[in-house]
Amino acid sequence: MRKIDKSILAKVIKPRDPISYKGNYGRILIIAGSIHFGGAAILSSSAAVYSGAGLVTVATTPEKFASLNTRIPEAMTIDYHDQKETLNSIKQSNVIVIGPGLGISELTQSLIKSVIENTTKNQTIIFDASALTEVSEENIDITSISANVILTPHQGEWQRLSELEIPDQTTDNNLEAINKLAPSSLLIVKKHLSEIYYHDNVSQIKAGNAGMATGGMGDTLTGVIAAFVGQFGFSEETVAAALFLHSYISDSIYEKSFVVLPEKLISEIPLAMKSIIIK
Ligand SMILES: NC(=O)C1=CN([C@@H]2O[C@H](COP(=O)(O)OP(=O)(O)OC[C@H]3O[C@@H](n4cnc5c(N)ncnc54)[C@H](OP(=O)(O)O)[C@@H]3O)[C@@H](O)[C@H]2O)[C@@H](O)CC1
Ligand SMILES: Nc1ncnc2c1ncn2[C@@H]1O[C@H](COP(=O)(O)OP(=O)(O)O)[C@@H](O)[C@H]1O
Ligand SMILES: [Mg+2]
Repeated sequence: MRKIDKSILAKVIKPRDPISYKGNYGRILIIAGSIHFGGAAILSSSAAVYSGAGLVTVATTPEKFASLNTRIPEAMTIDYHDQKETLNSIKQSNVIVIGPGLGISELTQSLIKSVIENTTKNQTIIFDASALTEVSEENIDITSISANVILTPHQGEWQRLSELEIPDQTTDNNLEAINKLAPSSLLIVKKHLSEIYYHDNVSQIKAGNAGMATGGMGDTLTGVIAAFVGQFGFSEETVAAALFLHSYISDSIYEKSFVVLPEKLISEIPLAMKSIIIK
């Protein structure tokens, strides 16, 4: 199993071209949040903005517009009940995150299907949280999606998708399961020392800590990954760098803090990214 260490960051995070504009750094759509899970949309979109995404739009329920605009004014909001507007945003985005805080509902299922049917090979979809749960519970076919696909289950979500009990989630079993479920996708199994499975490659990050075991930490990761793909393009290296940075910053917080709050992690992303290119 290949180990991912800090060197991945300098490979991916590059200085910006002075002659550039926000369109160069990715149009991200985050389909997230619901009446009981507003924070997931805030954390995912905040992480995307703070990780350098050019433009971030959140498709969510209108009850959450005010809190979103207050917490992350850089992000725009659309109503995911409005099919036309949501479809338009899906087609215009480079990266689409679907799932954090969405909840289990017919709406979630229809949003998943709309994203699958209306994306092309030049786009990337990140399935997380409720979207992963719906994929497993509704047997939604994700084997041949035109877009790049990234799945980010924790071990419980992966158990639902792979039908592998957590103790049986060995690298061989995980590889077999992902090659059956979605062969060309990139799988992250989130755990202590999270693993990446992509085209038969298996790698593991050498960072992360138990202070990260708090609600919202995975929602946050989706935003970091989305922003990295939006800026640096879809590749195993780009995703590995996002995954590593998320834990790397958490480790530095954990040196002095009993828990790693997602908002604290997010606030430290811009300086951490800058420190990689000024070394
Ligand atoms: N502020 C917000 O808006 C937040 C919104 N959130 C949103 O909540 C939605 C549900 O996401 P979720 O992960 O909380 O619940 P779910 O998918 O039902 O899985 C839990 C089940 O799996 C099991 N389990 C086994 N291993 C596990 C593991 N390693 N990690 C976790 N669970 C593990 C676990 O076992 P148990 O704990 O019961 O022993 C339990 O039975 C989703 O949309 C998410 O975005 C959250 O992000 C929080 C902050
Ligand atoms: N003990 C741990 N050691 C390292 N990383 C952890 C630990 N516990 C949780 N994490 C990380 O925290 C995140 C939790 O993701 P997830 O359960 O989806 O959170 P949420 O859905 O509440 O946002 C994952 O990235 C996981 O790797
Ligand atoms: Mg999660």
